[in-house]
Amino acid sequence: MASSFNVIDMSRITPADSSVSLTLPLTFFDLLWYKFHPVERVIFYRSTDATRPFFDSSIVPNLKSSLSSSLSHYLPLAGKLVWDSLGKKPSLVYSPNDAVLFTVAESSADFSLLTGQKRFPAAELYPLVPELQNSDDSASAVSFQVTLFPNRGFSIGVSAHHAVLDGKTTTMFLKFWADTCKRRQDQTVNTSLPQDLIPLYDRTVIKDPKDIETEVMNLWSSLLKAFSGGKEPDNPKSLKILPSPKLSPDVVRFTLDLTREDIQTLRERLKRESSASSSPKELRLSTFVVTYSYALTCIIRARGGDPSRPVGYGFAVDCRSLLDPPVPPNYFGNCVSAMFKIPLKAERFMGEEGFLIAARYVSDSVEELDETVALKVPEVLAAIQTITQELQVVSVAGSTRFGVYGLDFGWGKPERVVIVSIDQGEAISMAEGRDGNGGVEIGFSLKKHEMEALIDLLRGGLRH
Ligand SMILES: CC(C)(COP(=O)(O)OP(=O)(O)OC[C@H]1O[C@@H](n2cnc3c(N)ncnc32)[C@H](O)[C@@H]1OP(=O)(O)O)[C@@H](O)C(=O)NCCC(=O)NCCSC(=O)CC(=O)O
Repeated sequence: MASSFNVIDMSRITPADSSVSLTLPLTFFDLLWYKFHPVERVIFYRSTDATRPFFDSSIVPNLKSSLSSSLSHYLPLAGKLVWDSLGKKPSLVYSPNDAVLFTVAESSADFSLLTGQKRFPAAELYPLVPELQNSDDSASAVSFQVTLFPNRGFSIGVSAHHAVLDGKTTTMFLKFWADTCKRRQDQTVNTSLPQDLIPLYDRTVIKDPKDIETEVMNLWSSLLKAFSGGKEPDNPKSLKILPSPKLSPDVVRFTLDLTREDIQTLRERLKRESSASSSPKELRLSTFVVTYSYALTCIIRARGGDPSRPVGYGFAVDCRSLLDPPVPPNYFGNCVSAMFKIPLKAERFMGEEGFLIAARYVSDSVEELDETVALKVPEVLAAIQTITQELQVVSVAGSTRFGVYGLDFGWGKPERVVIVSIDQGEAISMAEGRDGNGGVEIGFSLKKHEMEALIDLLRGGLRH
């Protein structure tokens, strides 16, 4: 039976202390993303105390008041992207009394299904994600939604504009908000603020001596011209997000929970296969390399098809520690680029050695990382333009480093954290395992028949 969903309330939450204005010019790292679909996360909390009266009297008021307080330290999140008529790029502007949209809702969807280990229709997640306002003139930075699953728990939906925040900044804010909310409930509100979660707005830490920013903006204008059939778009300074592909109703979600032992099993297999191969080579077998290579191989095999068909991979790289001087970890904004390999032939991954070949590619890509990866931002945007329907490129959203299962707002740790927006392409999502002992969660969003083949391959490979 289809689940019911209803919006209880929508309100604007202003920063508790909102007396100053703030303008942040976008850097080339931000401009890479300014027309792309927002990043959408849903964080699920199991709570049998979550009755409607408790939700209305405790959960919602605490989330709202702690959000208002937290926004005082993250003012730009209450602001908007605007593009001044004389400006050559958009800026993030916060003015007093700007606010974020906060939606309160209730759902009869099966909480255990959405947080469990079985596949379910991706459409079940969409009502849990708040809209992120965007128009020709402006675009909001973030929006939030809390949804009650009566007597089962609740979820916090977050939509984040990727030109404003990357994953590290998004999770830094969520940790700040959760810490504020929890301290209010523990009555420890007067303890000092967590210094590592105080954002740094100093944009001069992002150096651009080669004027990459202009290259990125020129690429965007040629891309937008191509989108509007080769002629100048009606409004070249529109901040409207690019239209999303229509999602077919048979897309399903599945989350693979890899334990630390599973990852070690895969790592040992790669070591065995590498030393037995004709060209044994030392591989970088980090958790990311092992898990991403495994997912990549299984997804390509699950689609099958013509072995000579083009495939590829791409993953985001946090450049903060790669730049010289390094960008502080509490920098507010984007500081990610990407490594990618496009096109490759599917057959490379479909044979017996497919997993080893994938691990070699990804290991080499990570080994190549240095500060020049930041200079490749225009190449990343150019590569994204070449991705066509028939090219299967597996990208990654999220990271095993963000500590999302530490987001305790005072009602315990999350039951599940889902990145909904991976369904906008061939992306997978990654997060550290919920139990915190070295496991990894990988989220998938695929058509039903492909998902069935994928799940068999993922589980089969662990019994190898
Ligand atoms: C390029 C990489 C994926 C490569 O990762 P690797 O793990 O292979 O290599 P590495 O040198 O980073 O790490 C080697 C070992 O050190 C550990 N390590 C290194 N730095 C770490 C850190 N800051 N926190 C925790 N662990 C760290 C790794 O876990 C690993 O150990 P072990 O192997 O034991 O684990 C990574 O460097 C990286 O940049 N990750 C973050 C990517 C990112 O920001 N994605 C989000 C994009 S924005 C987005 O997607 C939107 C959103 O999320 O909202």
